[in-house]
Amino acid sequence: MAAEFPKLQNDRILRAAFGEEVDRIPVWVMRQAGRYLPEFRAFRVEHDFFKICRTPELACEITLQPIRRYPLDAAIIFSDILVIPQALGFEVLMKPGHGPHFTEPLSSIDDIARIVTPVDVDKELKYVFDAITLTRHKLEGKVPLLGFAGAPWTLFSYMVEGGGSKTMSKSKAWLYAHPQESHKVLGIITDVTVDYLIGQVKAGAQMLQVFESHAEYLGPDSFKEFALPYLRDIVQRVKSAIKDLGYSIPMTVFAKGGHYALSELSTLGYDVIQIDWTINPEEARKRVPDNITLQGNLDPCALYGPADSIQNATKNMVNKFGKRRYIANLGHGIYPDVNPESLAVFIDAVHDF
Ligand SMILES: O=C(O)CCc1c2[nH]c(c1CC(=O)O)Cc1[nH]c(c(CC(=O)O)c1CCC(=O)O)Cc1[nH]c(c(CC(=O)O)c1CCC(=O)O)Cc1[nH]c(c(CC(=O)O)c1CCC(=O)O)C2
Repeated sequence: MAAEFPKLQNDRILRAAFGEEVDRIPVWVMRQAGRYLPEFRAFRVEHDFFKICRTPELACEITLQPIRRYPLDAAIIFSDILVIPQALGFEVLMKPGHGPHFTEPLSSIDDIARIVTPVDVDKELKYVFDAITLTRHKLEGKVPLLGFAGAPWTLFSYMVEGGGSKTMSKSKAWLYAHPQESHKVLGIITDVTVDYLIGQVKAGAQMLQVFESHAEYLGPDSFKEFALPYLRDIVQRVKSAIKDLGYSIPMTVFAKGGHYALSELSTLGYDVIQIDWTINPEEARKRVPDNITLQGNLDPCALYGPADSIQNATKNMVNKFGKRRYIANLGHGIYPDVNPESLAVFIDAVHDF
């Protein structure tokens, strides 16, 4: 299948992920296609968020917007982690300024019966696969295309909370009051996620990232019981399946706020670990062995500063990570009110290093 796609001209991010030499540090930015770009906001006036995700031509266009503007080293398919709960039968709305809203979240363990399982991923999430294939062609080999999915605990918490939450107390209550049922739901999400990520690779994704965005709400013990086994299952099953299909694709894990688990995360089989800005890169490097690449971790708020402040913060960060086994990124997604010019300063500062 790979031979059908245009030849890749910039493989820096793949080389860095596999620990090979790079001529300059690769850089991309979480949420690089999004609301901080005026061209994205113009699109959103016309189109509902999930309509963009479900229409391959629109998702492709949005994915390409930051690639046209900046010398980034990767594109990431425009989508959202919440497409998996949708495939599991949940209605999820995205209201501007309010974030995700589940019309009927999991309110009691009886609701588990409502989860659609098994999911025919090739049918239900075909629109993502089509968007990936189209975008891989439209990129013309300029940079690799990244695919992604939410991790089971993070998706579980959305399915129980019904949207964002300051405490995750409803979903954490499930872990303490209904551990067996929680594992059942986490297992269902894991199975769909595995098929989904394999489907993304078959469609043309050249690297994958798994977002455990709600790791910060768990502690070491609950992370070990309710997050780690599923993150392990995902990387092992996906790697094994794609190997059989003849692919070698790097995989990244991002457990936001999960520094307490960095050592355990390093044992799972991911090639890259993304870290947020609340841990010093030197400290992260001490806990993550040298055969794993680190990605991150500029404070997204650093982009609110003037150009010289962004340059200094970036230089300071890169110095701490070093050039080997490193992919530059922010420590979380770019905020919607960041000036697009500030992102250019960040990218240039990484490349100038
Ligand atoms: O750049 C690309 O092409 C892909 C961008 C992308 C979007 N969602 C995700 C990605 C991948 C990436 O980060 O690069 C992944 C994602 N969606 C949500 C989460 C969890 C979370 O934030 O808790 C993640 C994992 C990554 C992360 O931790 O950031 C869930 C989510 N999705 C949206 C919202 C509302 C919002 O206002 O952001 C949320 C919940 C946030 C919360 O509860 O705090 C909607 C959304 N998804 C994407 C966009 C585009 C953008 O960021 O501007 C939006 C906003 C929709 C809008 O226009 O209103 C794309």
